[in-house]
Amino acid sequence: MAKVLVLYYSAYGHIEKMAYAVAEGAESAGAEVSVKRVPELVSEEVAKASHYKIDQPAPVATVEELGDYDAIIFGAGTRYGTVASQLRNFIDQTGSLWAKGKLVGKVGSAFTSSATQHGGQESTILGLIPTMLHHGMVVVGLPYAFQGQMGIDEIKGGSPYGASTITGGDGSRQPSEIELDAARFQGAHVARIAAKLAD
Ligand SMILES: Cc1cc2nc3c(=O)[nH]c(=O)nc-3n(C[C@H](O)[C@H](O)[C@H](O)COP(=O)(O)O)c2cc1C
Repeated sequence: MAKVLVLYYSAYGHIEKMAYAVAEGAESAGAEVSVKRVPELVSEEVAKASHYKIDQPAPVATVEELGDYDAIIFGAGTRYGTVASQLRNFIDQTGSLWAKGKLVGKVGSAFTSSATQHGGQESTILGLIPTMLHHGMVVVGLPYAFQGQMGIDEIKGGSPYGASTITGGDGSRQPSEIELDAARFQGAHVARIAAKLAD
C-alpha cells in the first residue's frame, strides 16, 4: 500500500477543498493518505484582516517527514503567476532531504487554483516541476484519460499538468464538481503509480 501525502497551502479554503478531493481519490486507489498543510507565514492579524480561512483541521507537516511517503502531491494557489510563498518557503527548507536523496524515486505531483481562468494555473504547476526533478521525484500530472478536462461547454480548471480550480476575482466561486473529479482522478492516478514504484 502506497503512502501518499497531500501537502497544501490554502489562504481562502479553495485548495483545502481540492486537497481533500485529491486525498479521496488516492484513498479510492488503496493508498494510505495523510492531508497536511504548511505553516502560515503572515501574522494572525494580517490573516484575519485579509479574511483568511483560519480554521483548517489538517495538521502542519514537518520537513523531515516528507521522506516517509511514497508520493507527495503539492497544492497551493497562484500568486502573481507562481506558487504561494508559504509552500515555496516550506520546500526551500528541504535541503537536508535533498542532500540525502530522501525523495529520489518518489512520485511528485501538483494542483493549484487562481482567481482568473488564465491567471497562472499552468505556470504555477510547471514552476514546481523543476523542484520535484531536483529532488529526483517522478513527476505525474493529470492525463487526458481524465476526459473531464476536454470540452468547452463550461468554465473549468484542469490541465495535463494537474487539477486546478478558478475562484473568481472575489473568491466566491467554489471548486466545481468537474474540478473536484479532476482532483480525485489525480489522487488516484498518483496512488496507483506510487504503488507500482514502491513494489
Ligand atoms: C498576493 C496575491 C496574488 C495573487 N496572484 C494571482 C495571479 O497571479 N493570478 C490569479 O489568477 N490569481 C491570483 N491570486 C488569487 C489566488 O490565486 C487565489 O486567491 C487562490 O488561488 C485561492 O486559493 P485558496 O482559497 O486556497 O487560498 C492572487 C492572490 C493573492 C493574495
